[in-house]
Amino acid sequence: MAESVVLPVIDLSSSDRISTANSIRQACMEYGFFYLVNHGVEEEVLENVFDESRKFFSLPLEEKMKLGRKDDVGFAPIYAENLDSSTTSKGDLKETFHIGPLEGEESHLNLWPSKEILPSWRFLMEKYYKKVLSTGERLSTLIALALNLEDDFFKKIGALDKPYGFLRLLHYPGLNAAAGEIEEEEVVYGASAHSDYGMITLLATDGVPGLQVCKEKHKQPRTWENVSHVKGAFIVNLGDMMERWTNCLFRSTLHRVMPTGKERYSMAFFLDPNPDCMVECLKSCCSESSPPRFPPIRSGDYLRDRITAAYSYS
Ligand SMILES: O=C(O)CCC(=O)C(=O)O
Ligand SMILES: [Fe+2]
Repeated sequence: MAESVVLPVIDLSSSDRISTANSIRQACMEYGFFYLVNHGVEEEVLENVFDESRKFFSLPLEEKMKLGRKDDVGFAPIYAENLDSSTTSKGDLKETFHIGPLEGEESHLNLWPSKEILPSWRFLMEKYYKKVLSTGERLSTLIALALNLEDDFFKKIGALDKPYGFLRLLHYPGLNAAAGEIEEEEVVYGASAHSDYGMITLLATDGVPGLQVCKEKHKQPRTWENVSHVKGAFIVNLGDMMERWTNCLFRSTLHRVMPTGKERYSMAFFLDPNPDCMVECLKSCCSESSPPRFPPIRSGDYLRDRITAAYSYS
């Protein structure tokens, strides 16, 4: 049985920004994960969005496939993605729906269920998207302070000047839904082991367990710890581009979702750097004795490679 990890709690509403930034620095160095409370997204909004998400995933598969994944947005059925492309598993036991940027040239790519079927869906998703984006932007200023940078650093370097976020609704159907399809000795993951690709992820969960973290990703065998749900809190984790910026000072922690047999819903918001932003080691995070561990990359190219790998494993 996996133990539970006790993650730090960060209060986004605290007026003491320096002390909050210090707590974030500690959390990002030690865990790469923390709970975010008083984040400005009302519980009622979260509940409504979970309700709408449930409604969408309970539509017949043919209906959902009308909005099948294209240009990184829309619906992907179970087994479409394998987050751990090093495994030979037939894919993750989850279905997802992605909503991309609401503004700018990519906004028209978004796919929406018809108003006749789900009348409030688009309105509520857009409302939630805007709120969680604003929370992520506020958090990014504290993360900059936590790195001893000016609070608008990520805006200034072109990472967050034009918001580039993806809202991903997730549904883990529960084992019964897939019973009969799964061979007896097959290992099935809800979401197989991975680290996120971007900058910051803000995750809302529904209280059904399953999420686990592995703090030492380079150590074998891997030790997994359960992450508990905290009502009303976001679970925040850092992605690989943050790890690259900070030369591994801040962790992009490996995580996965194990099936418990129970149906589970979650919503991840990935705040990524703008595609044209070059992600390279921050000056304060390298020295002669600690040179950059990663070459500079263009955010859009890096994201493209990672997404392609996760959807083309089979
Ligand atoms: O559903 C969860 O709790 C985690 C999902 C996740 O890690 C992801 O979508 O990247
Ligand atoms: Fe993830």
